Amino acid sequence: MSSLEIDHLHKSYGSLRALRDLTFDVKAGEIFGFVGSNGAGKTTAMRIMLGVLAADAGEVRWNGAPLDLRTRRRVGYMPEERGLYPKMKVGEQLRFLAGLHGMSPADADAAVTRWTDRLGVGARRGDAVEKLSLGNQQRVQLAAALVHDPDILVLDEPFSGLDPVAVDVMSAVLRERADAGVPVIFSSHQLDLVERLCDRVGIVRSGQVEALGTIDELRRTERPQWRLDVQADRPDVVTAVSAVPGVLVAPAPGRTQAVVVELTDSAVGAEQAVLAAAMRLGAVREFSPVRPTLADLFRDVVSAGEAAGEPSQEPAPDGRRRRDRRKVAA
Ligand SMILES: Nc1ncnc2c1ncn2[C@@H]1O[C@H](COP(=O)(O)OP(=O)(O)OP(=O)(O)O)[C@@H](O)[C@H]1O
Repeated sequence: MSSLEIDHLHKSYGSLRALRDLTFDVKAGEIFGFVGSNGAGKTTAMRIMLGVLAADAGEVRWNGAPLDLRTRRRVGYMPEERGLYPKMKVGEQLRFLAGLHGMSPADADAAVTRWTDRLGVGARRGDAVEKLSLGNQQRVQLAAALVHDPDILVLDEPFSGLDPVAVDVMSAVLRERADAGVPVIFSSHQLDLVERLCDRVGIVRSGQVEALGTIDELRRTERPQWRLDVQADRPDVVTAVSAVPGVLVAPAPGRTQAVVVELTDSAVGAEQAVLAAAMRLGAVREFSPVRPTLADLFRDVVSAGEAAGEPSQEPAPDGRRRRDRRKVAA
């Protein structure tokens, strides 16, 4: 199957190592979420994918061949710093960009009309870009990435600053392009959105991919946790459940009587024993698996870096208990 391969990229800015052996791939037809703390190296990697920045070592390949000038013209790129000419009219600008990608004037015209309409800025084709709100400028920026019907989409923070309707339109467009066989990679700090939209996710920390896979695969790298709520005093519950070998018990977050029970490697499958111990104390109101969100998984990757002595690149976690990772898919 064809894919965009990011193969062992290294990049330094002076003494700062921005990318260290960054490796992953984005398959044709999938939406890949590229997430990481501020300064983790996402923009650097995306610029290298497009060829506006050279790697010190490593390679980006499409369908097995290094990306050359011809293939790069087939990439739709949305840069983080945005790249529109403020004084130029929206339609004129998009037609110009389509021309740079080799489209005929008639094809460019049709594509500009189609994409500006689709992205809700059709009525603004005759306006200078600077007259548009930031969110609408961003819609135009996405139109610029799509207008030449690219074979690959590389989008740096495409959702930042968009209203919920624009987020829905943008999400639908990305899914549609992926369904048409395009590999789509985008960076974002909106982890709920990434979780909802992406087929696979790569979490990058300090220039390296620390976790890679579907959200479900990433969840399986965590120790199982169960939320337990019993009509009994919490100390009783903690004592009773802690007696099950290999089980760790902690208060559940928030103002609640519940506890979170974590099953260590030696307690795999011990949830029935935990439940039985709890039921001896009284009626169990709730016993349910805790499914970590992408935000939880992300926090774990960041805090694992802090524990390893790497500087924090992100605000401190919000006081939630750290979940121990058993292994990391990379
Ligand atoms: N042109 C540059 N010169 C020097 N250092 C740079 C340059 N561009 C980026 N860096 C540094 O390289 C590291 C990676 O930056 P990059 O912009 O790739 O991170 P990012 O993951 O995209 O961050 P953000 O989420 O904040 O956009 C950072 O420490 C940044 O300060």
